[in-house]
Amino acid sequence: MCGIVGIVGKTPVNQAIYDGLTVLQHRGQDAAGIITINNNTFSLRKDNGLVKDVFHTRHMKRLEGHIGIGHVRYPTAGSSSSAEAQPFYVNSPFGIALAHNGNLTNAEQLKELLFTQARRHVNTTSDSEILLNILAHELSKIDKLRYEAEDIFKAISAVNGLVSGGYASIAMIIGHGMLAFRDPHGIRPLVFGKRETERGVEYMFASESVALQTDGFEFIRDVAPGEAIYVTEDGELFTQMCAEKTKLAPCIFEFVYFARPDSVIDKMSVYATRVNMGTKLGEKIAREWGDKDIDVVIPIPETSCDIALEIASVLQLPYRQGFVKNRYIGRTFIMPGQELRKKSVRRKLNAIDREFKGKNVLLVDDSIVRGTTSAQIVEMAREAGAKKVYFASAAPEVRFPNVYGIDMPSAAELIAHGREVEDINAYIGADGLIYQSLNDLIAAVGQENPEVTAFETAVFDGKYITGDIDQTYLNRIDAQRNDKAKSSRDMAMSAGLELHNQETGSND
Ligand SMILES: O=P(O)(O)OC[C@H]1O[C@H](OP(=O)(O)OP(=O)(O)O)[C@H](O)[C@@H]1O
Ligand SMILES: NC(=O)CC[C@H](N)C(=O)O
Ligand SMILES: [Mg+2]
Repeated sequence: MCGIVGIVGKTPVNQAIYDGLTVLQHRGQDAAGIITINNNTFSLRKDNGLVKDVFHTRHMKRLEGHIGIGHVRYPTAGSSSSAEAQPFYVNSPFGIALAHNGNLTNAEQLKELLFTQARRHVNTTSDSEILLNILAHELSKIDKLRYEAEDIFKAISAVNGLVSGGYASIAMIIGHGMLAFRDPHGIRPLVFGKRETERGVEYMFASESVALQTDGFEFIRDVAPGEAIYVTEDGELFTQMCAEKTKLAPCIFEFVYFARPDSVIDKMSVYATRVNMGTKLGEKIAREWGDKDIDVVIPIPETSCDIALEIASVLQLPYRQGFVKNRYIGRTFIMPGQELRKKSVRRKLNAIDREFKGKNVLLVDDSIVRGTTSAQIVEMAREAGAKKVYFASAAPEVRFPNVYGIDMPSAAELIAHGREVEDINAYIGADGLIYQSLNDLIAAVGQENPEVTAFETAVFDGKYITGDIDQTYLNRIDAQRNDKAKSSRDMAMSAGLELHNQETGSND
């Protein structure tokens, strides 16, 4: 679930892109990158690490120009090598750079097409580099020295016809401008806004509205599914639908976990949807667990806090922050490798005994995916003296892999795969476990915008909205991307040659 930003400004954009990326850091902690255009030349800095570690003063100084894009990465394809950090760049036609959030489901076929029809080489295992080359190939069919907006939209329409999966993307073409496009289901979020300055209007695209706010841009609207928006270097804006069939079906997991609560996606406040999840789950607990003598509701920080507070209010029970979160440890779910994720839970969360001693506690989390957090948290609650430990999940059982930009490629790694609630309860060692139903989750999110009639919910019900996913495909990505396969590939990639971004200069 990467984060992307792009700005067509009237003054240098490096700092605003950096600031935008820092508020999207929760979407990707593995790598970060910024590319700008100045005097028809790209400047690129990208590497593994958090935004604050990747960009030093010497890099920021070199990221000159009034137009640029940025990316924070959470790998869902390829490897974790710094060579797969984004944005990516190709030199023809004109020079194009691209940042992508999502995951393509037909990357292998596209790579083959690039080789057989376009003679294009893709140097990494990243699906985003493939997306960039598909775009470049379609643009290269336009035999002009300067593209008009309609030429660019024609190329995007062709890209939408070829590519399948989830993609929210921002690209720049040297000598032209910036284009942003979203897949025909709008699986991944993308918004845009503007800022009036003395020198004229500046435009910004971002994964989440919170990045616009931070940079002082006024929210205009979400990019529509299948729509492309083109802003010239001079700040002229063009929009067009570039897909024949579109149907908004945003990823429901953005609301459960990924997005920041202060963002608004497709006119739905993420915060409000989480409060609604708490109401629905609180009502279910009241209905089904009337016999359970719960003393206190405790969230598992950070994402579940808004949900747990609402559950406590529905149940008329005290809400206590019984776990302290180490603010210097990031999100554990998006860390690479199960060993690191497992170790990080205890480094990240610690119990305050006083809130647990002799009490029957209801622990609330937004979701249980691999069970890494829940199993250890139940243990910690018991160590802290809890009498009984009940557990509630604001999302239903996660039983199926995700193929659109969440790194859950292997069903076997999901704790609810092939297990019923009692088995999961036994695995995490709780005295009782309750899940939100899928209908309630959909209602909780959907009630914030009745115009949205569908969500991408495959991790819960196995229904893949792009229609191209079968068991053979799932078996293949499982073999390629389960934790073991990923770590051996990462080892192999780290030994390879990286074709970007040579380090020079001092250490300031
Ligand atoms: O069952 P699991 O595989 O452990 O995954 C689910 C957990 O991971 C996430 O927390 P995370 O620590 O990533 O981030 P947060 O601080 O935003 O809650 C999520 O909020 C759950 O707590
Ligand atoms: N989480 C994402 O959006 C990942 C983008 C892309 N598939 C990558 O792995 O780099
Ligand atoms: Mg969490």
